[in-house]
Amino acid sequence: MKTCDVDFAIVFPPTRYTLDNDLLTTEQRQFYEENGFLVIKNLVSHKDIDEFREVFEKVCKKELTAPGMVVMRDVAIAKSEYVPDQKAITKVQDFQELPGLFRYCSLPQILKYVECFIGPNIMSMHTMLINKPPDAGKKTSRHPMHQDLHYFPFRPADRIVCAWTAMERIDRSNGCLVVLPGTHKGELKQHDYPEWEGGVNKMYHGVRDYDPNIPRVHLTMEKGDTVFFHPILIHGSGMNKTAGFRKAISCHYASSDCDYIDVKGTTQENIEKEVIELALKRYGLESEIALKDAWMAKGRVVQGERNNL
Ligand SMILES: CCCC(=O)SCCNC(=O)CCNC(=O)[C@H](O)C(C)(C)COP(=O)(O)OP(=O)(O)OC[C@H]1O[C@@H](n2cnc3c(N)ncnc32)[C@H](O)[C@@H]1OP(=O)(O)O
Ligand SMILES: Nc1ncnc2c1ncn2[C@@H]1O[C@H](COP(=O)(O)OP(=O)(O)OP(=O)(O)O)[C@@H](O)[C@H]1O
Ligand SMILES: O=C(O)CCC(=O)C(=O)O
Ligand SMILES: [Fe+2]
Ligand SMILES: [Mg+2]
Repeated sequence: MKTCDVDFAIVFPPTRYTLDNDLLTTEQRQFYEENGFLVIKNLVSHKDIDEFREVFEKVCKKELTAPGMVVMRDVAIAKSEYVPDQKAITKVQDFQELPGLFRYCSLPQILKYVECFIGPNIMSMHTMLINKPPDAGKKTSRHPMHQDLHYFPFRPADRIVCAWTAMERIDRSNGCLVVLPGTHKGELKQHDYPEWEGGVNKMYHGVRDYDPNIPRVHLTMEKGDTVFFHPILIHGSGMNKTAGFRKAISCHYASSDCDYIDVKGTTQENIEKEVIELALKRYGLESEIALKDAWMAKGRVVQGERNNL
């Protein structure tokens, strides 16, 4: 049901994190404004998810690959000998050139929601399929509490949103997302590697000084449920205590009207340094110009026009 614009203006407090739209209910809009995330049940069909799973399995078996795609193993087994198929793989990142997975980022039902947060000119900037392995006993399957904006050299933050879809039932037993509601209203914080005895995955930086009194909310989700969340929202994910590989697929979108920023002298300098070192190792890229170029090269317009990014 569409709310009349006049009524809307009267009943609704000022908005910052959402844009005027015909899709979100007043309650949903208020929820995102207040909490920085919104779960939409059953948004992606089981058929689509099963297809993404098949493509992922082919990637693990090296039957499929694509330029720029990063296939990452869990730190607990990174130095062990070859482990076949998906048992080795913790995450596939940057699959913008792999149509069988990238189709997720263009699903019209997802883009309809994304537009409510960032407007009509939508670019996919960062893509991941996370295959959280059964914990090898060192708790390395956890993802420390963090803010995704730490990784992104573009602004404004309010015109960036993540869509994260559960590819199966995900709850506390296999390591669901854990969020600190309302933290999207804060600032981007200093991130460092957590001091975990068992080791920590490459680039899994965490926030050290978040307020321990903010209640943690564990998001239990069914296959196909999708959460949209703000890049300053503090979140992480727990340990996978099951024998299965917990799967989720995600895309970070930004408005193409965002601008690149220079992260020199900011808390983001440490991640920039790691990214540059890696790029140097992998592609022989050197300057920070190249860092911006790398984002420009992996960003894809999925709706509207390409402006700044
Ligand atoms: C909103 C965004 C949030 C995020 O994305 S957070 C996480 C972002 N993380 C990333 O972007 C990291 C992506 N991963 C990668 O780039 C690669 O997988 C990585 C870690 C460089 C490994 O590259 P590979 O090509 O697989 O190289 P390799 O097997 O020959 O190993 C090279 C050296 O890396 C080490 N390694 C591999 N996987 C690791 C892991 N998971 N954690 C920590 N270290 C890891 C490996 O032991 C090896 O080390 P060494 O050189 O022998 O000392
Ligand atoms: N001791 C810890 N130090 C820092 N971060 C932690 C610690 N324990 C958990 N976390 C982080 O907090 C978030 C949620 O953890 P949570 O406690 O829900 O999961 P868990 O410890 O793996 O399992 P459990 O459900 O048994 O508590 C995750 O991001 C996790 O990485
Ligand atoms: O465990 C997950 O799927 C969440 C990962 C995450 O937050 C991230 O990669 O930024
Ligand atoms: Fe994240
Ligand atoms: Mg715990």
